[in-house]
Amino acid sequence: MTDTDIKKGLAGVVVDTTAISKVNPETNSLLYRGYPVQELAATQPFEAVAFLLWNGELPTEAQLAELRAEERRHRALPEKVRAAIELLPLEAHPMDEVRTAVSVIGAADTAGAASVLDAAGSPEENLARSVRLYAALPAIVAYGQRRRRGLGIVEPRDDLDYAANFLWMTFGEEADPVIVDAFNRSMILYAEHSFNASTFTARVVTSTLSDLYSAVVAAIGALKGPLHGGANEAVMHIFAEIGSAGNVVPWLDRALARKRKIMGFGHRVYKKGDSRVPTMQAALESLIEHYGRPEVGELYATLEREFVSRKGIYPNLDYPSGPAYDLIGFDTLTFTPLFIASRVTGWTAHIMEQAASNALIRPLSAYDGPEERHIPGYVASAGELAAQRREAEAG
Ligand SMILES: CC(=O)SCCNC(=O)CCNC(=O)[C@H](O)C(C)(C)COP(=O)(O)OP(=O)(O)OC[C@H]1O[C@@H](n2cnc3c(N)ncnc32)[C@H](O)[C@@H]1OP(=O)(O)O
Ligand SMILES: O=C([O-])CC(=O)C(=O)O
Repeated sequence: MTDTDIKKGLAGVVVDTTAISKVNPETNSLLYRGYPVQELAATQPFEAVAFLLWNGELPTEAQLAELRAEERRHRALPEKVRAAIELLPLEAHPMDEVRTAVSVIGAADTAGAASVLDAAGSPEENLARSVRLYAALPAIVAYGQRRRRGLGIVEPRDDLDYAANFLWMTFGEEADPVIVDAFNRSMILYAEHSFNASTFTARVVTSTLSDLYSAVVAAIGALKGPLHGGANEAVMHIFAEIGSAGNVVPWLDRALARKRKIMGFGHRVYKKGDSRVPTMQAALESLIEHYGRPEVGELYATLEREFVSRKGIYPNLDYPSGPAYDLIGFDTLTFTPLFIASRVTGWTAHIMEQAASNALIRPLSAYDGPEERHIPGYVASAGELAAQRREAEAG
């Protein structure tokens, strides 16, 4: 094996097929099951997109009603999960909190511990588990933020759809339709993105015939890092450091001189811009107008202009969604958990796809450690010597 055979970070390596989404950096497009994500964001509720990712087709009215009824049945915070969250320190990172919550749900679903190929891990059972997990996550994320603010649980409302109810459980007041619409769009845009690091993690875990919850827990761990989902949180830290549009140039000069990575920019696959950014940027602009916060737009546009003109590296989805979530009133630490609530749909679709056509994911490595060496004074046993002789004879 030569160095040129090694694809560090698996860059450019195609490891399998998927029918769930198509990321095309050449045409700057993203399709979920064939539909452009922009069209879905403009016309569909998040529930319909979740259905599409899981089932391959958009739901009929009856199917959407059925999914919504099931989601409503499971949207309250499960008691075991509340108790587990309350054992955690208030300073625990919300991503660790949500990861723990999913682990608790998994351990409590004793049939769910079965491998993805057992009867209890059948596609039907796993689809039902995926729906229940997607239904429970908003309550987990909302309660996390409220707990850190010293507030109690807000019970879900049956008369509200997914996005409106998520905002209700977080803030305890009914959100304006402009906010619900922007939030719904962000959930759709975050839902799926082929073999990104967290989805691939979920597929690796599934490939060992582990269970769906273990795969989701592992995916949450991968999403937490600032090179992946954690970037939406990191964007807000950068905005706070810069303060206002007038400070962008000196801040960027210093940051680039120190070779800092500017979070919310760059992408492994898109080199000419992220297909989702224009849609999310429009949602951000609607929020800026709604809240009367033009200075946010000025800072956003100035940093983008300056960074792109110097480095030719474009914003990714986390760049507009960070300030959008901030305007809505989410704590910065809650941003990546919001990504989980959306991406759990894509992850679980991939878990089911991997299980349906499985091959253990196990790449090779090129060894570059010390040459073979021996423990001084070690004498091989007769059995070991015989085995070595047999190996040598076999060539
Ligand atoms: C929803 C999502 O997960 S989208 C991704 C969210 N992540 C971020 O926003 C984090 C910031 N961005 C990055 O770190 C990178 O662009 C990644 C990790 C997303 C993609 O990385 P890769 O494809 O591995 O590219 P890599 O990191 O090697 O970058 C190539 C070059 O561009 C530079 N570069 C890439 N992104 C940035 C950035 N945001 N700021 C500064 N320089 C950057 C790198 O330093 C590197 O420069 P070099 O060749 O001089 O060493
Ligand atoms: O595709 C990637 O590498 C990261 C990304 O944008 C996502 O997961 O949404």
